[in-house]
Amino acid sequence: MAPLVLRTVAETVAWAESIRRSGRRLALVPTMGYLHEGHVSLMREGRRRADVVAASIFVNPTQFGPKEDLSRYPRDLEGDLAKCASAGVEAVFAPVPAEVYPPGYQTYVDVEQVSQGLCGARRPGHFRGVATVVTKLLCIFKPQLALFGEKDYQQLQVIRALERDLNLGVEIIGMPTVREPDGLAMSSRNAYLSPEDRQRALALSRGLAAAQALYRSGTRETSALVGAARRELEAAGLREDYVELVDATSLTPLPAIGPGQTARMLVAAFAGTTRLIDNQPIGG
Ligand SMILES: Nc1ncnc2c1ncn2[C@@H]1O[C@H](COP(=O)(O)OP(=O)(O)OP(=O)(O)O)[C@@H](O)[C@H]1O
Ligand SMILES: CC(C)(CO)[C@@H](O)C(=O)[O-]
Ligand code: BAL
Repeated sequence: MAPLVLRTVAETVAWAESIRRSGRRLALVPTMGYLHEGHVSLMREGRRRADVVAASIFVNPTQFGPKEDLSRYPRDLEGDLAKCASAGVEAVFAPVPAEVYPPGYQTYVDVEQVSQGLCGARRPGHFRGVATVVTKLLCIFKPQLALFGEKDYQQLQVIRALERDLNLGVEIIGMPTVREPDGLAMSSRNAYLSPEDRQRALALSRGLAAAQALYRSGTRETSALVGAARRELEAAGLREDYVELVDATSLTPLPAIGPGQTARMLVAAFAGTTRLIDNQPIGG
């Protein structure tokens, strides 16, 4: 069935309240639209864990820097609604920016520690925008659970922190990255890639796999593990934004992987003008 399309905060609050009053568990999947199988996996898991799934489709202006791709971010509301319908989403909140940030808007959420470094350092203000809009969405829907992808790994840690620090009482579920058959992490921004850059972009997942293979062969030093990933980016002609090995929860940089340490490698690189990110655990 086609999802109910909610355009205003007031009707969304009322809809969510009616779900709560009926005693049903609500799951929320926040997105920026141009949906792909990664988004759909979150929606299906939401259906499995709750009685009702809602999604939001909102290209959030406050998380884009002045030189970033806000105006050309891909959009396809009609196609997105069809995908939501087939994933069993009951309602979609698709507001215009002035509905979320009306005149006089002045409140922002800053998650101070895990927002630093990595994408936070390269995209100043990005996580402030993400944290603000996610907090608002959780306040509007008051869902029992909300699902996010590990593809945006730092974002997931930011959201876990804001939920905990602000006592929002929402279960935050992190879901594995859905990949194309050749390993490229699905992303709405893959739509920007020329066929040549699409091919080059495979170096992100290949680099992470090379680092993991080196770990398996006994290497524990960050410089060598990061070097293995970097070599793949360079060989493919991608411009590195960062390659870092960090503690999987605090996101602090690690000089080496110690015994029992959960480490994660995060990478960001430009294929042409398109900035892509990927990450995976290193260890085990
Ligand atoms: N490949 C993926 N696998 C699993 N979840 C994903 C994947 N890609 C995105 N998500 C998750 O979907 C949610 C909405 O993300 P968003 O709409 O920004 O999509 P995106 O494909 O990440 O777009 P972008 O190109 O902006 O990175 C986020 O929680 C994000 O982590
Ligand atoms: C979580 C989110 C929907 C907030 O705008 C966005 O950052 C995204 O799509 O990952
Ligand atoms: N998927 C994360 C949203 C962004 O890059 O702005």
